Amino acid sequence: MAYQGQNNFDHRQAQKLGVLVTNLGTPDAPETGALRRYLREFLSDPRVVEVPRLIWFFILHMVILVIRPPRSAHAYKSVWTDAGSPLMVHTEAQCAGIRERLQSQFGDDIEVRFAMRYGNPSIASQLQAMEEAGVRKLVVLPLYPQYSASTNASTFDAIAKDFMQRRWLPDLRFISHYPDYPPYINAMAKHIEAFRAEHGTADKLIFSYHGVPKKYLLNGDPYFCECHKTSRLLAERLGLGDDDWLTTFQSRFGREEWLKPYTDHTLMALPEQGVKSVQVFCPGFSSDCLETLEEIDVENRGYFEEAGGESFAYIPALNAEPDHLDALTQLIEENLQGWELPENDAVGLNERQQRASQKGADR
Ligand SMILES: C=CC1=C(C)c2cc3[nH]c(cc4nc(cc5[nH]c(cc1n2)c(C)c5CCC(=O)O)C(CCC(=O)O)=C4C)c(C)c3C=C
Ligand SMILES: [Fe+2]
Ligand SMILES: [Fe+2]
Repeated sequence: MAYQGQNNFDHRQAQKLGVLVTNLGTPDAPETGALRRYLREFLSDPRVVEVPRLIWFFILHMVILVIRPPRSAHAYKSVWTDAGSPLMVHTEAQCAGIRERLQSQFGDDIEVRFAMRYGNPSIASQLQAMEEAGVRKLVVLPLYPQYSASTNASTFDAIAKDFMQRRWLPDLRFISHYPDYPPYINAMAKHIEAFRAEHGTADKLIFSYHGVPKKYLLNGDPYFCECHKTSRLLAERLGLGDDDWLTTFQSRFGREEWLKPYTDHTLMALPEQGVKSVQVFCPGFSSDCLETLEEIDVENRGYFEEAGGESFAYIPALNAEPDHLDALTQLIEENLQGWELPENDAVGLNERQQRASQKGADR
């Protein structure tokens, strides 16, 4: 019996695996209007700003969205490239690198896309594209290694909100964090070692993470502890002594207390303590963005030098470095395990991977 218009999913179409890599998002242009749209969406998220909604609505619309967009647009202009916002450019390159690696194993049986939590391309638009491509099993990887409700849980919220509109949900695996994943720690260590082999070392290596309000920690958010865990593993892997490194928190917003020690205050105080040269690396930022390129490499460099610091070096984020992409691909592959290939292909994932590595060995 034929049913008219039941749904438009073609059951004969290959049922694919899907990978959605996400990041925070960035304005569409370094202009006041684009900043206002971006900040309105971002700062309206109750996972980001945990202030009672009615009070926050008035503060956001009457103060923040009046004062901040022109100021932020000015800062974004200083890092914007011909290809666009650094965060967008790096996320696109990361996605392309991960896609290439996964398709070398799974061919067209896997669909790899990226989406932004705020702004474009939106999570909803990319989930729609996944459904249309026939994705029935989906891995989501937010590019925030350390779990925070303000980022990772907020990404899950956006997926869940989209799924509420859909009838036929794919199987879902959500990689909620990877602060101690050995290939990630190794990729960072090799990257820092390569930088230090070229530029030498400094009196202190500072691991600076984006902050969150201190009350989020007190209410149970594991972010602070996960940042410290990443730093400790990285320092151990680099063979650093206790006095060689520090963990700090940057990017404060508003007047309440945020996680300490603050990166800016630390850099202002270090020269007086005899620390004249520093290198700053930001393990929580998968990509360079406004917060690393402008806030660290320009603003915080200034604080250190004004306080008497002699040498300041920012060590770039991992971005689309091969070791980083290998680590992220491995993390995704581990989360694809056990998911058999589509019904119309009797070959399982493990067998497919063995065949692919055999092909590599034959080359
Ligand atoms: C208001 C509170 C904010 C919280 C909490 C917060 C958490 C948080 N953010 C990141 C990563 C990034 N944040 C970026 C920019 C940015 N962050 C906030 C505010 C909070 N972030 C603002 C207002 C902005 C916009 C810039 C500005 O106007 O100052 C970025 C860079 C985006 C880009 O386009 O380059 C990243 C990345 C994490 C990881 C995090 C919690 C752990
Ligand atoms: Fe932020
Ligand atoms: Fe900032």
